[in-house]
Amino acid sequence: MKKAFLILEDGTVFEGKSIGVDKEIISEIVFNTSMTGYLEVLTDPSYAGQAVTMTYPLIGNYGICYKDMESKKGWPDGFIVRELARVPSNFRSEDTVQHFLEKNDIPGISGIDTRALTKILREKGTMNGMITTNENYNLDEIIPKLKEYTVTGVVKKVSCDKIEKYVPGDIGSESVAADKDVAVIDVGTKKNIIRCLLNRGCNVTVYPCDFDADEVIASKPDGIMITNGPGDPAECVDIIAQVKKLADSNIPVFAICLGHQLMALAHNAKTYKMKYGHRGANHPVKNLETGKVYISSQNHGYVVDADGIDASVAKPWFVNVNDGTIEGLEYIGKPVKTVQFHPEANAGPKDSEMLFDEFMKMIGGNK
Ligand SMILES: NC(=O)CC[C@H](N)C(=O)O
Repeated sequence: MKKAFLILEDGTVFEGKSIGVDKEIISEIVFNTSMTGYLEVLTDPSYAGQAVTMTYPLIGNYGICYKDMESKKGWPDGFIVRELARVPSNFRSEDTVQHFLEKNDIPGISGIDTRALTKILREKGTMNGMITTNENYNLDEIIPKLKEYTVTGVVKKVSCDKIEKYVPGDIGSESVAADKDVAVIDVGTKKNIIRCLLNRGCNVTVYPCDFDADEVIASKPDGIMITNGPGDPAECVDIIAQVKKLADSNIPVFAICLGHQLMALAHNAKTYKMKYGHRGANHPVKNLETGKVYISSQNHGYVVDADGIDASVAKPWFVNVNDGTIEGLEYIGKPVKTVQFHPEANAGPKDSEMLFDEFMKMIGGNK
């Protein structure tokens, strides 16, 4: 296998082997601590504009099961692993990670100490980096390029380009009778958000990120769901203006991750970039009403600033038990609830999937 190099903005260089396609990329380097679920990570649109390091040392051992994809393709700019299993062993497996990366035009590097890399990212914070197979790389040229690189325009890249409709039974959901209509605002949705709604008897209409709120409201959905998605939430100025209209429509809204951040920004709160984010399948979040702690799946680099939330507008619903950051908000006087973590899991624990049931109760109340 060809040599590959991961070069970080601070000048650190890791030497490993090239995996996936042989292509040079510059990207934001982030890490995910999940022990399983690499295909869900690779197909989560929220990773667009980032290269993901898996801290679990063996990746690819149970192969690729296409049904487990969370969207139509792989999104990260690059994939960084300690060891890539050459021969998957799993009765469901249809492919290898190497072939998946090739098919999705994703370059990567294996054979590096991903735990050492993670320690650097935890100490210094998320950094930009380059993956290259060029052995004659020149740090003096590369480091300034890495420093000036920023991720923009990624929501548009991952969102659907026209309205899509789903009914129960679609995308592997249960064929239950549908008695509700939910509008999903796709700012980078994972399939399981749609599936969780279908399983609960919702017909789902998915709108692209350049949706018109008046059109969504005029279609009289019972509820509105705003999804996860990539990039800096504060960049989505046009979407935030539309989200404000949805929030004021009196139609129940439930929002996840990027959706949660956009809703907060629509109410004059602020978001900021965390030092190294939360990406993994074991983040504890506490419901402030019940005191109950749930283990959640997470993937975010930005967070809503707790200090900027006006108590007359919203109150904290969940907090992160590790660092105290806001993990959910309930809006005052509006049927709007939002969470920073992923109740749809995939990959990760399903402990908080009952939040979709709570959303169904909010919708029922609207009828
Ligand atoms: N999964 C998400 O929706 C991520 C939201 C946002 N892009 C962040 O990194 O914070």
